[in-house]
Amino acid sequence: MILSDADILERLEAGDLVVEPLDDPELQIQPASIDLRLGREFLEFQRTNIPCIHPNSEREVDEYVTETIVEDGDDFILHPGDFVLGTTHERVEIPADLIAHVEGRSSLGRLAVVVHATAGLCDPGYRGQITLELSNLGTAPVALTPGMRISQLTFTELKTEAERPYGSERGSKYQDQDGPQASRIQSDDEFGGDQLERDR
Ligand SMILES: Nc1ccn([C@H]2C[C@H](O)[C@@H](COP(=O)(O)OP(=O)(O)OP(=O)(O)O)O2)c(=O)n1
Repeated sequence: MILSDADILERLEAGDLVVEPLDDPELQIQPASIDLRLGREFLEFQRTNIPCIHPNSEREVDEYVTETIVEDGDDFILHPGDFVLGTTHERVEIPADLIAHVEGRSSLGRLAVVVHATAGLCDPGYRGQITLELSNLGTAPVALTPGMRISQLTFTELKTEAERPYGSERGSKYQDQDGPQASRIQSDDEFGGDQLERDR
């Protein structure tokens, strides 16, 4: 079951679903979703000195990225073909009986700007800001203004609560992320992540 505006409000008021700050509920709560705003931090890949991003490497992916913080009144220009990580302004807390879907907004889609390449799910139990995988699939640069509504979240009720929700108990690596976070794929078990963490 997908939550309607009334269901979303009810869950926000009950306090187990959190989206904060929700600066303008009237504007942001849509018929069956919540619009999320763009934060001011962006991570861009440095193309010049990357031999290859290898999940098995001891070099963290975030060594290959540079951060840009957009000042008040400025924009981030997303050029055709660019891929950068952005963040939602809001942080969310998803209860154990809901899953949230990160979706684009039609108005941005019509400008060829997409908000995720492949990762569109926020797990039950997830807490933190949401990292956006921003790309411009069009042919003209597009200005992105921090604070603009960039994305929308929909919520689906699970048949039963997740038994092992996202979080530290299962070693979830993006729990409580603050700002855009580069991939932490090196800490996946299949790439010897725990060993790498111990060796550091
Ligand atoms: N566009 C997105 C999608 C998801 N997330 C957050 C919420 C998810 O609950 C969390 C983990 O997402 P996945 O389970 O898809 O990612 P991994 O499987 O790589 O992470 P983990 O091993 O921690 O489960 O990342 C995010 O910040 N931005």
